[in-house]
Amino acid sequence: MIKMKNLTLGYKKEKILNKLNLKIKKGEFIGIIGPSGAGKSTLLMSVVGGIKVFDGHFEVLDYNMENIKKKELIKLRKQVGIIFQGYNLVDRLSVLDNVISGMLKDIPMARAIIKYYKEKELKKVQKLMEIVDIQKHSLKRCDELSGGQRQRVAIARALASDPKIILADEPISALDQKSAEKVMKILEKINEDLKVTIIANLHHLEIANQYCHRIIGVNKGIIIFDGKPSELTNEIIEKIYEGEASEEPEE
Ligand SMILES: Nc1ncnc2c1ncn2[C@@H]1O[C@H](COP(=O)(O)OP(=O)(O)OP(=O)(O)O)[C@@H](O)[C@H]1O
Repeated sequence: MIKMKNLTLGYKKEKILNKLNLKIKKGEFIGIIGPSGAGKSTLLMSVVGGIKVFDGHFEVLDYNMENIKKKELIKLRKQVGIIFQGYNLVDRLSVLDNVISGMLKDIPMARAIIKYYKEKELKKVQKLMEIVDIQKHSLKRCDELSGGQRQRVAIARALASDPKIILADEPISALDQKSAEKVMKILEKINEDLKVTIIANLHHLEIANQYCHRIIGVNKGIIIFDGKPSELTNEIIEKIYEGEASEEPEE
């Protein structure tokens, strides 16, 4: 579902990621690790376009990303859910309204404004809230929730559009360990039960090893490692984090 062949990516005139060769299949759970500035976010966000392709071949869900047209990009983006470190929810709206907003492409805007939702839509939102275990708080405003609860709402909202891929950009960086584990377990369950491909940028090496089936290690715009967590040796880990200023990779 994602193919990169000798792909060079970046911004305007600056090349950030060089000669990437990756194939990502349906149902994978991938963790991208590496030091700050390595290019992890650039790699992740390239999946929804907006990152310049300098050279090479790049395909996402059968769309050729090299010269993708705006109309096709809109279609592609509807099939990809994104979760951010900062949640990106509408704080003054309820959990239910935030989750249902993820379905808005299917709901005419006027109905969304007056909050007139169909039975079928409400049933789906209910199910999504159960998947992320937030149903108890469905009518609470999002600014009344903890960080972990907000991230779970963000996951339910991302799922509302039935995505084929979920991109998670440091989904647990702002959370305490217990909340982080709950979020990772939910992502694991979504990956297993719904067969959604998940690609996550993770700062915590231990968490990446525990939950992801495949690890991609990036340093200075180059893929240093691509394999199973069990194949990561101390030597490889040192190489991935080489140059990171006196920071422990786990923290
Ligand atoms: N919008 C942008 N325009 C130009 N350069 C950018 C832009 N976003 C990121 N960069 C540059 O691209 C490089 C890689 O950044 P990126 O955010 O992909 O790294 P990262 O590994 O995700 O880092 P972090 O872990 O700190 O988030 C950095 O040198 C950064 O300054």
